Amino acid sequence: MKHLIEKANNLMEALPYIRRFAGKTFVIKYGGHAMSDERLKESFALDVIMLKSLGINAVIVHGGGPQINETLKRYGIVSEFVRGMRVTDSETMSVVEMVLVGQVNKEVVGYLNLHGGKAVGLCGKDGSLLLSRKLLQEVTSENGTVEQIDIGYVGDVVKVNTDLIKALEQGGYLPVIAPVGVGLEGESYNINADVVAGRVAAALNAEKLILLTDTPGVLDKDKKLIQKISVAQMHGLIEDESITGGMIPKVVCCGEALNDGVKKAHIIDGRMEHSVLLEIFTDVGIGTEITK
Ligand SMILES: Nc1ncnc2c1ncn2[C@@H]1O[C@H](COP(=O)(O)OP(=O)(O)O)[C@@H](O)[C@H]1O
Ligand SMILES: CC(=O)N[C@@H](CCC(=O)OP(=O)(O)O)C(=O)O
Repeated sequence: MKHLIEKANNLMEALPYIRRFAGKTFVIKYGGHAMSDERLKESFALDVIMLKSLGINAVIVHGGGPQINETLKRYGIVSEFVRGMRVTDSETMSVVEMVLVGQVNKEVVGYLNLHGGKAVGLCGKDGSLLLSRKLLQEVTSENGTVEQIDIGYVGDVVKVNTDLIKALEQGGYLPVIAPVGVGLEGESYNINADVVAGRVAAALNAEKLILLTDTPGVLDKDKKLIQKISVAQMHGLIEDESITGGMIPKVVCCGEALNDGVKKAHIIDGRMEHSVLLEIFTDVGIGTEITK
């Protein structure tokens, strides 16, 4: 009997959040590392279906870095990163597009639909969803000056076609976006999935931006989880190199999304089953919350 009451209490904990979030938009970035096994893929799909059932407009942006690495390796193509962004020549771009659009996107859509979703896979080229331009990556040289370097077909999002996303939502569909953008000449761009998620969240005025990754959240110098961090503190941690590599685009795009009107941004552990539900519907939440 006691455990049944406990179960009911657990369900009741979600009630204020269900009330608050019905009708709101959540952009969820599903990182390549969080797709590592079947159990996690199922649990993620079920969490998203649950959100949709509760009237939350979920928009998924997926990554696929590890999956791209695997295919590049098979083709014998060497790849390097500059501050979390993959240097992308035209050969690499073809592989990126093939893996993200042809493989990962369809797999994510497949899982969601298997569990009763109405997921529709898109990349930035579909309906000109992500109009993009070449990104020049900023690096600080040894003498402290900031330089912009060309890292190939890596893009930034200039404009998000929110009409397309809204039209899908109105039909009850669930947009699943691969981070490949389109330029003015129809050229493809490889865009970091965190950047796409941040830009999409800002364009939709989302209630929440949630990034799923392969760590408990943002860690400090002693590798301890930081539960809450402001944008200003976060820049300090990049400067003192507590935050490096792939975590840089993640925290930077959270900060930009918050400045552009997104209410809350979270970086959570995608390796934990039901991490999305735990973040949204429990009082404690998980991971790191980034505040303005
Ligand atoms: N301060 C930090 N806290 C947590 N992770 C960090 C930090 N600095 C660097 N990282 C690295 O960032 C990685 C997450 O970025 P990335 O590999 O691009 O993930 P994803 O594929 O989920 O986008 C972590 O696995 C970790 O190695
Ligand atoms: C420019 C750039 O770095 N693009 C990424 C796109 C995929 C991605 O972001 O995947 P994760 O979220 O799984 O890391 C890449 O080529 O790996």
